[in-house]
Amino acid sequence: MAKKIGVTMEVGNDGVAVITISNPPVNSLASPIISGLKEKFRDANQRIDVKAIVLIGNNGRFSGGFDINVFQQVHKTGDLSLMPEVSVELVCNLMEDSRKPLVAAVEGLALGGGLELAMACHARVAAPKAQLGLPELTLGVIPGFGGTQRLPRLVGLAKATDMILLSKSISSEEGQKLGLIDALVPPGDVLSTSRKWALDIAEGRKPFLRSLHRTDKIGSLSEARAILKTSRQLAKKIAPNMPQHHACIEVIEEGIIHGGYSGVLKEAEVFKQLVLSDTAKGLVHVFFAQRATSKVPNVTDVGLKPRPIKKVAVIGGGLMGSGIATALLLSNIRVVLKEINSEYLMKGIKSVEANMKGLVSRGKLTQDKAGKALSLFKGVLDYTEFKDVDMVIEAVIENIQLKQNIFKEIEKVCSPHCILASNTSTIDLDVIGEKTNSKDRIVGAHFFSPAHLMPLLEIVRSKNTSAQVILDLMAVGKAIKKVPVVVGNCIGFAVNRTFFPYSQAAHMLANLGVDLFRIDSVITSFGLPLGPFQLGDLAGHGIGLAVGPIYAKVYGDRMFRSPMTELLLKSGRNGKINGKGYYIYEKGSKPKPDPSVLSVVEESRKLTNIMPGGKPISVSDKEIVEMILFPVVNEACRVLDEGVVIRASDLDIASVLGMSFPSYRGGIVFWADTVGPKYIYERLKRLSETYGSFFKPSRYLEERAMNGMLLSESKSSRSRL
Ligand SMILES: CCCCC[C@H](O)CC(=O)SCCNC(=O)CCNC(=O)[C@H](O)C(C)(C)COP(=O)(O)OP(=O)(O)OC[C@H]1O[C@@H](n2cnc3c(N)ncnc32)[C@H](O)[C@@H]1OP(=O)(O)O
Repeated sequence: MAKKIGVTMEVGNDGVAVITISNPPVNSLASPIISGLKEKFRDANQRIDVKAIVLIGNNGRFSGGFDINVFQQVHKTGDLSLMPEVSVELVCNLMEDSRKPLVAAVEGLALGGGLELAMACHARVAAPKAQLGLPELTLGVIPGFGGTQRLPRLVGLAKATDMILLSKSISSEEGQKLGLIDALVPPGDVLSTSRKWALDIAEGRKPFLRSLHRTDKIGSLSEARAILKTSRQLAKKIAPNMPQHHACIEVIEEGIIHGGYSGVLKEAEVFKQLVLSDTAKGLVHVFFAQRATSKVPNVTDVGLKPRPIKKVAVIGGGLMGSGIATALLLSNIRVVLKEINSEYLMKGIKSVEANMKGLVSRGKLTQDKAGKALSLFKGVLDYTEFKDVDMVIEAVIENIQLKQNIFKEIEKVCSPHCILASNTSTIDLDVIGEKTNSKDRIVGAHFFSPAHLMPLLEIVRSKNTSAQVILDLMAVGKAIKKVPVVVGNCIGFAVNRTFFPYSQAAHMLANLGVDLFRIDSVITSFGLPLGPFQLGDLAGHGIGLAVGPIYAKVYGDRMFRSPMTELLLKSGRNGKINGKGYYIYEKGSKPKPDPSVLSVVEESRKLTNIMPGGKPISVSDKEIVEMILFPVVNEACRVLDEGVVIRASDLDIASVLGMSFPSYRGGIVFWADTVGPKYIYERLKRLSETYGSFFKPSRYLEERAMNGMLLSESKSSRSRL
């Protein structure tokens, strides 16, 4: 059925014109909506039977803001004229400066341009729990319908900068306390109260307030300057590589110094510059890429419905198992945690409790909710409780035989509808399920550590996994607030496989004589939160050593074998776990580079003996980035070539959410396309001539470079999905 898009106006006998935005599902402000709003406001302002106006969104949602698809069109074409003129013509002239009072009836959500329209009204009436915010900075732009000027005038400068810079939304309850919302009423009363409020303003019983003209919440110039100074420091800390935060503060400041209208004009000018920035292109891509992950051909489009998952058994109470259990409990799913003995079980239970405590102490969870979640939790030592679970998630160590035995056992004790999932990060699912007759319900549920905090859930589908099982796990993933990305079965799956060259390349560079702390610093300046050596320390070097041979078996032709990890472990350094790796870890202080690790590095260099002429190579920071990340792009190309992901953008999301690849660079494939496949191919070819097959360009990259195609262009040769 075609969606009904448009703006309607109905004038009641009371003389109130109700203007309704309809653009399902979130009433985004697409071009026909903007022109419809202009037309209806013009009409309402001219009609003599209209005394006052109410603006409302259809279907219980005010508006999710300006249509983000338009930004994508602008990015594709570079044509700024695709963006309509709104901030002065509609928002100031037709709405705020209208002689007829205008009330926003806010239900569900008012975000971005949606909240900006509401703030241009002369009062706001809201239903409880409506979501209010200006999240534009997450898209690489700033609010563009006057939000940078009106929010500070309604809630005060400190709160407004906090909300805008951190893209933090608030509830209508908080909005009422702050003065953003004038009345909070039950959902059924929002429209009637708004009508009455509008008439009260028209008839002088309530004040006729124009947000942009207000100054009562701004404070003195020196107070404002002090707040903006703090905001600049915050921006430097949270967004060192992005332009929109600092630009936004400049725009706010313009309005403080020269008045709101001047701020509105500057906002429009800066908006146009930012919308074409690489940051906006990357972030808008990530927005749509994330939503695309929920569309899985032959799974989400074949009329299946997810089955309810109420009780889950987790096998293994280590770091991963306890994190997974925590994530499930937090979403009110009953969890049975199974361990092999009471000592391990107690450890697992304590880890779950500690996870909850950590969330409470950081203010992310109330004590009450933590208690409720823990009441759904039970530790067990046998399979008795497994008979009525809807899903099992195995999270034991990466040992093929152990996993095979577990799956053989759970197949017997669980009901036939029960989903049998493994949290393996490397092992082939077909091998895990080899000894069972339940291959259609075996699936990978690969969480990232810490599982209760990291947002990605990699759902691994073998050639036998049923569509229903995939759909069920996707629904569980969403219920526990993860972003599920469905991928095909191979060693390392999509994320770990794509990123296995990340630490290998770093090891090669270090063995070629480049300072490892410099490598970490260059990579963090590029935007990853941890450099490869910091990441190794965090994961623990024992893991690297354990999974190395599994990767070597299948990807051995393109591996760099460095003795450094083994030497590191021999010298008693297992990373953060034991307080010592490349860095020193002391409670309460930031990790410090450990100069004494350099003797280990020297020993490794002697053994590999790859420094040309025995001398360290000289490389620029740009070359470091290329030598570390181009091999990652190269492996991403193989992942795309083999159809391990449904679409290139899935790998972008997986890299952003699983590896914290900077979202403002759009994810690994998007970034590579920005750099250019031909350039990457040529650089890798040159590097492989000098340093060997580790850098050898893949067939996919070569083809794309030769044919002038982007890596993300869909023309996958094979598919595992
Ligand atoms: C001259 C131009 C100036 C513009 C100035 C203005 O200040 C700029 C803006 O307003 S930018 C937009 C600001 N708004 C946002 O950033 C909100 C983005 N959306 C969300 O956060 C969420 O989608 C949500 C909270 C509104 C709803 O979340 P929910 O989980 O319920 O649903 P989904 O996220 O899956 O979204 C459902 C579908 O709706 C599409 N969508 C959502 N918001 C927009 C939007 N603003 N524009 C276009 N499309 C939007 C989303 O893509 C989903 O589409 P599918 O096709 O995947 O179903």
